[in-house]
Amino acid sequence: MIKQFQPGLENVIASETNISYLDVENEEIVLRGYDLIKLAKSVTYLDIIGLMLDGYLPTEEQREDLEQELKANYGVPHEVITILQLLSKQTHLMDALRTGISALAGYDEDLENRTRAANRRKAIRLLAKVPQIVANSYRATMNLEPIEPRQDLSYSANFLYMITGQVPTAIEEHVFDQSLIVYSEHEMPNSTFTARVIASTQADLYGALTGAVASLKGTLHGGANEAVMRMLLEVQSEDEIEPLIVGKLARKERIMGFGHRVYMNKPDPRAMLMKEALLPLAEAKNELSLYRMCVIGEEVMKREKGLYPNLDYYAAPVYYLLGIPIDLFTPVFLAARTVGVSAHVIEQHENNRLFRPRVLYNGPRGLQV
Ligand SMILES: CC(=O)SCCNC(=O)CCNC(=O)[C@H](O)C(C)(C)COP(=O)(O)OP(=O)(O)OC[C@H]1O[C@@H](n2cnc3c(N)ncnc32)[C@H](O)[C@@H]1OP(=O)(O)O
Ligand SMILES: O=C([O-])CC(=O)C(=O)O
Repeated sequence: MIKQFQPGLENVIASETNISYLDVENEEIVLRGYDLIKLAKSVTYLDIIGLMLDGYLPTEEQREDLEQELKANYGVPHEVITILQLLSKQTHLMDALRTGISALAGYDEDLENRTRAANRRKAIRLLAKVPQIVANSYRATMNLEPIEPRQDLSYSANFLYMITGQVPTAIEEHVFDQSLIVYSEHEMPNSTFTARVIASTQADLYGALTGAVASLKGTLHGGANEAVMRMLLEVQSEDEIEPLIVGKLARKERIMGFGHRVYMNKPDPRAMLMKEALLPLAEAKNELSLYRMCVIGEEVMKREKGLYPNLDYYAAPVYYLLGIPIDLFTPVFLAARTVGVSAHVIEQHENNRLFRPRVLYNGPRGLQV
């Protein structure tokens, strides 16, 4: 038995995979052989769905078929929408999403079939329906009528439309699509690990994804993007961001959107791409001071702690300028990650070994009743 204990399983190899790998040394996120950042600059999220689920980038014809397949699966059972409406108005939207995905399981005819083909069909259904659950969970808390997906818009444009109620401009659609790509997959974060652990019992994709939602809610993981935006909104002007961060650090508070278990003291390439995307968006929206504030925050954290921003730091202002309500930032992250989690569950089911580690027991022995 391996007796070494590694807190937080830091640097422990938990799985073999063909899906993705963080090559920190070369600052590359490898996605089925491609560089994620190059993909984000040249393909769309639809292509990433094909790459993740089928293992290769689709041809134009295959992409069209994939789009049709997704659109044919649009629409959430009205009972599931009703469940969202019946939840307490105080429900955290990640909890609403978790509930909605869990409820969807009962409508999937392939639920107990774990073949690759059946798992792929489930993944497509989830990718078609999760954005509608995300948008309608928010609308339910706001007492707004449920919104239906639009077949005439692209996958990403429709997702953003359902959230904001407005058809996005070309630049908004492009930036949102890029954000979905950079959020789509990231090797073995806590949420993906959670999903693989669940799937390793032969549990289904819905259960595994529901577990991933619960994991992603935490502020040390996906919940950070919402926390970043709330922090940025604490200040009124560019001069206030430095004292805010320095004050928080003096009180030993963590600054959300900085640091990363794997990147450690290297930049997260995805954050840099979102920073690039933020500038033209901020210009178009006349919000350059938000961009400058973020850059100052980045410089202060580098100087004070030697820490770099992670994806959540720059995704947050991007989502804010796209008109996405802050409470939906983490649900959108999960919607984008649905494809990565699905690929991992498919892989786990295809080459399964039950996760069942051991412990280093530090408790008492020999107590008498
Ligand atoms: C897309 C994503 O999910 S990315 C992650 C999003 N989460 C966040 O942005 C939350 C803020 N960041 C963090 O809390 C951490 O950097 C984590 C959880 C992401 C990674 O943490 P770990 O690998 O466990 O690093 P650990 O917590 O051991 O931190 C190492 C040191 O850096 C410091 N540190 C790390 N991140 C931060 C931060 N954001 N703010 C201030 N200090 C930090 C810690 O205090 C610690 O310092 P010390 O050694 O002086 O005590
Ligand atoms: O990799 C991680 O631990 C967290 C992260 O950045 C992600 O899930 O995108």
